Amino acid sequence: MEIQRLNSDFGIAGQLDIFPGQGGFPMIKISNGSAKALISVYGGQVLSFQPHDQVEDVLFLSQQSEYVAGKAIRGGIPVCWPWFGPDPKGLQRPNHGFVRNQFWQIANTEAINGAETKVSLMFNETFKQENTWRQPFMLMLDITIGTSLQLKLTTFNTGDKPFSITQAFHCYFRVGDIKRVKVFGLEDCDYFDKLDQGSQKTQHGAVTVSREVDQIYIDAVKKLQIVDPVLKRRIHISSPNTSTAVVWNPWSKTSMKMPDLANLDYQKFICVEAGNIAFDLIKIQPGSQFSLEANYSLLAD
Ligand SMILES: O=P(O)(O)OC[C@H]1O[C@H](O)[C@H](O)[C@@H](O)[C@@H]1O
Repeated sequence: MEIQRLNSDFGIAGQLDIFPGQGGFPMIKISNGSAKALISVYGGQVLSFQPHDQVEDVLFLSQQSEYVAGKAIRGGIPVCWPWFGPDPKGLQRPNHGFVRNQFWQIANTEAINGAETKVSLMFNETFKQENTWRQPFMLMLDITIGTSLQLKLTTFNTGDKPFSITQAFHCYFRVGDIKRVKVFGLEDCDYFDKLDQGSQKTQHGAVTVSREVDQIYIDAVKKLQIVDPVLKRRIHISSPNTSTAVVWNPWSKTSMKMPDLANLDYQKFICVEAGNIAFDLIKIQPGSQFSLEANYSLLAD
């Protein structure tokens, strides 16, 4: 059985176990001296991350998520690649690219010490479909679970022509009450308001959410902070190779149209997505690589 083989190749006694999760998808369960976590091999998606000193998960995962091949799992940290948002060529390809809707492969697992576990997932160029993506590539996603969560997504151009990508870690952060959350680090940044025909505006003060928001911040600083007075914690996000970040919450009306989200779920999460988005296009030359990195850590208030 596939799961047994994966466990004998990649399981780590007392720290990492692979099991059939919802929809039969292989899931990686980690528990080490610092935290516990759940990673779906489908989508290369971290679904849960909870340091031992936290009462609540850092991430939000919808109870109504579908676990069906071809659909994205709603919550955790979907990987948007090789484009963020709608198909840039208008060819009806999936929103946010195609790797969040496909199975990845486990490339390696490693107990760094009793307090950190590293999982490397791979998505390679054997995935080629007419009208989807014709450029040879390889993706490696390194996930390190410790007192903080570290992600590193490396794109290798294995072909003989350059290609360009946009990408993001589409994090759904669990919050106590969306109305009381503040996001710091985007003050005075310009943003494109996707709900106002993409018009360019300037952020005054911290970002707060009291209606649907879908904003692409440009020239964003590489350190953001989500302050949550209800869960009494701050989530620090640092991402060195990005200059864009998206803040999204669907609020009530849009949530109601989303079958994989309960009507009131919008109150429990905020998406703050570090990445290379919109005009922050990354061109990768043949034989070259580019890494998107992010680190998520917590401070109690
Ligand atoms: O429903 P999805 O394809 O997962 O997209 C969910 C959301 O992702 C991002 O935050 C985009 O900026 C939004 O425009 C989009 O609605």
